[in-house]
Amino acid sequence: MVEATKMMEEETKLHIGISEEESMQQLRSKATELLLREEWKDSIEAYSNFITLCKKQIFHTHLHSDNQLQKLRKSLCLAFSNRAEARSRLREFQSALEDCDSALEIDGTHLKTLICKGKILLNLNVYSMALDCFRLALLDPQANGNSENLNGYVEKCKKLDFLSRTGALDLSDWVSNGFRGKCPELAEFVGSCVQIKRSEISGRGLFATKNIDAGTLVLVTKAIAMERSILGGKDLSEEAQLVMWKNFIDKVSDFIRKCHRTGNLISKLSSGEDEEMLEVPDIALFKPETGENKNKKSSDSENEKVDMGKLLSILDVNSLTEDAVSANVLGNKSNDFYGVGLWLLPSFINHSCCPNSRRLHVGDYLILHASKDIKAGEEITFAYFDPLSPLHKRKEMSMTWGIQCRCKRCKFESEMLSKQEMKEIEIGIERGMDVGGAVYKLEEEMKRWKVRGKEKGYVRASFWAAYSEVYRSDRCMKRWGRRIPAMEAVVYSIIEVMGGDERLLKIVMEEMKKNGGGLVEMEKALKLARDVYGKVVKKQAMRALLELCVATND
Ligand SMILES: C[S@@+](CC[C@H](N)C(=O)[O-])C[C@H]1O[C@@H](n2cnc3c(N)ncnc32)[C@H](O)[C@@H]1O
Repeated sequence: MVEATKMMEEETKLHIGISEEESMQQLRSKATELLLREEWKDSIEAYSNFITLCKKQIFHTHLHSDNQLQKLRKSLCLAFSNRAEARSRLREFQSALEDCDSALEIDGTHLKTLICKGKILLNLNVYSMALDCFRLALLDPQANGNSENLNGYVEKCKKLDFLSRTGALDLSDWVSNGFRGKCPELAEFVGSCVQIKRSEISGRGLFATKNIDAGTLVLVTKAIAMERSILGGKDLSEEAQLVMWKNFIDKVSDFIRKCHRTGNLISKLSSGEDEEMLEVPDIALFKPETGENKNKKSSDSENEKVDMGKLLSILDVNSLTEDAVSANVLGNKSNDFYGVGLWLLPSFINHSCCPNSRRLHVGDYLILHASKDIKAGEEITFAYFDPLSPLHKRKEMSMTWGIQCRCKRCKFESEMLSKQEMKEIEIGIERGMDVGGAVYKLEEEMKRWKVRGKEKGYVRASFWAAYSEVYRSDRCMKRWGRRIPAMEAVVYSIIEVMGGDERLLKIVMEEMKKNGGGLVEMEKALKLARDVYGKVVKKQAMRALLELCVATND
């Protein structure tokens, strides 16, 4: 029997030609050598050639004995697995995943491939499927030597899967430790409380499907690409900005080239034109558990190509900087980093001068929480530019975003500030008039014009710079303190309309320190801090953040 097989193999060699078999062997050795040398691109090419030859040989099955066929299939499986490894090192996750699936079609329990696929799925945030891969790999007797590592992956996947399903994120330990050590492991999460809908503000927007309490986590998502630069002085030089922007565009383009699915999602983002005509995508497309989407084979037909011109407009409209008024960067503040990035789902959030959400940035992750109570059906917004600034400044800033904000506050203030008395106050402040007097006059005018409730909050937010100057100046307070409302009343009327803000929290804390505030004041400050930083930081750790907030300069 053995003799017969040998004879068949010899005969086959004659048929397929010795050179083909030799060249296959050479190719395989070359590809393996390149892989070991970590020359990923060349090794991918060598494995691709090997795979083509190997498939061709398998196709001529009638020429082979069962034994030979099995050997060929084994080689093919290993070649797919190794090409997947090389591709994943180049972060070409989609094609690497396809290679893993081809290898697993041949051998469903191939250890190396299962580990490689698990790691890729982890990178794509498909935690439960990654967990399946690592668990299956652990069953392999050969995994013994590697079991510690594999168990580590299993635990990591379990933790991230739990986080992405529940959003039970807690940054407290890291915050309490002064952000020392590794930043906590974060997972993609999209709360069941949101959906994308057509917006009255413009195009599409993110909406609450149920009531959301202030501080509640809404979503956690990793940047498609991020670029950071270290600030030299206070601002980034023009040249540094250009370099940063170029690198950022290169990173996004590279990502699109490597991942068709992401390319498709990016092509759904607004380029700032004809927003009313844009389709409203299903939020499921952005959820980590929608694994089928991430694991789907890509084909050119389903890949809507994003041309460079359109991509530049998309990035112009949707890129966010970490260091914005609506955001707090946790962890790397001391390094003076300035970061720009593209986050998919947050790109559907419109601007409001009375925003109801804020973001935290931890590494490449954006964490969004409600900065005040949001009612079911309400649109979720954050501020693209400073809502604690006067109408004319907001108008200027909105121009740079290509926006003409028509929110309730802007409409009201346009009417209110067109009154002669209001104009005089504005001009007076600009020309260095006594701010205490200006605030007094403003409050009196509001009484006269019967400005009440939220509208009072709008006006006070616009003149916040003047109010804060008065409250911080002992001299001013001595003169005007009795004639203007107490700081707390003003702060809370502003918070009512535009949610938590770090600067409002800071002045409350400063006042508390000055007056040696008690438990009640501390509870109030903690509640306000929850609106600013979200419930991902628990009470004890929040106290550390409050200290930090008071210590930082405006
Ligand atoms: C990041 S996108 C927000 C989502 C966008 N509405 C969409 O449909 O994809 C930013 C763009 O939305 C529009 N937009 C956002 N906030 C706005 C506002 N308050 N007023 C008018 N347009 C706004 C502007 O066209 C802006 O360039």
